[in-house]
Amino acid sequence: MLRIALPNKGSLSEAATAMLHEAGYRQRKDGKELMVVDPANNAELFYLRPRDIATYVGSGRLDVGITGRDLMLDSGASAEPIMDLGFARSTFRFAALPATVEQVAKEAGVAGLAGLRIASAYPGVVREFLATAGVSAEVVKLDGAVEVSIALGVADVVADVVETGTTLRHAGLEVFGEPILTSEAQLIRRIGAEESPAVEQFLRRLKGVITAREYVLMDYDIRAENVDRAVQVTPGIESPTVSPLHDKGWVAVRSMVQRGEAQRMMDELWDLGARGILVTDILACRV
Ligand SMILES: Nc1ncnc2c1ncn2[C@@H]1O[C@H](COP(=O)(O)OP(=O)(O)OP(=O)(O)O)[C@@H](O)[C@H]1O
Ligand SMILES: O=P(O)(O)OC[C@H]1O[C@H](OP(=O)(O)OP(=O)(O)O)[C@H](O)[C@@H]1O
Ligand SMILES: [Mg+2]
Repeated sequence: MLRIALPNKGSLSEAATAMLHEAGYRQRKDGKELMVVDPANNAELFYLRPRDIATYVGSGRLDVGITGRDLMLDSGASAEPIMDLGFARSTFRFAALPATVEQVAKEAGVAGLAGLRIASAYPGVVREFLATAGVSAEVVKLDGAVEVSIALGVADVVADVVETGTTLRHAGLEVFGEPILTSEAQLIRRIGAEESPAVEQFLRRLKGVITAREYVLMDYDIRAENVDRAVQVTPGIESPTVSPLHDKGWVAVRSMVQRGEAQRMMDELWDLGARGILVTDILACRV
């Protein structure tokens, strides 16, 4: 039985749940259910707080989990990523009022943080950064809405998740310094976990979901003498399928192409004389 940890709320939850659904796993009936048994897939799904997932997986009690790279690093759990999942992409950055940013910048980069109060919901990541930089500062641990902490007087600097930067801008804060880290949702497992066919199979399923989202199937008919030029436009992942048509001068081509490239390719194929060009979604795949 593969034991899978999934985020039960927050930014990661919806996308992780959608991914599992597309990979053929049972859905929970409501947001309160914490455990779902899925006998058809020989799996148990545990819906846990995103912050706790690396702890459970690192303990070895659960085999794999979906969480943010930043959350995993912050937990200090003995867990490692085995696959990037491509959602919840963010950076983790310092920010402060413009006057503080100016003052910090005067002190040659991060050394200017010395003695300041840094508020964050990721104290583990911040402490590790400060230790590596050899800077001594106070870390104020908050649960969220960190951007308000400076106005409320409990911190001089924040270290927070940044996607568009809107949250920090609205709070009148400016980012400074290089990003402390970049993050995205990842599939994680315990460091040193033994190879497991069930985990390998789960990985293939998730890869299948990502590929099925990224690619479409393109079918078209083209005169046989133009097929070589056409398959240069649609080389596919391995090699396109070329089948004879009843009309001897023509062939049918089928190829997987990147969704974002499909319209450009259709225009190029049209110019090469291709007709009956069809694009269809891929529901699931193993490539
Ligand atoms: N606006 C965002 N854009 C992209 N990723 C984000 C965003 N906010 C949070 N994340 C990512 O989501 C994960 C945090 O999820 P978590 O559920 O703990 O926080 P949250 O979505 O802010 O929920 P909460 O309301 O409980 O704070 C982290 O990996 C973080 O990098
Ligand atoms: O750069 P942006 O696009 O504005 O996104 C980043 C913000 O989104 C998240 O906040 P959330 O709304 O989850 O609230 P929280 O601070 O309570 O976690 C995160 O903690 C940042 O504050
Ligand atoms: Mg949040």
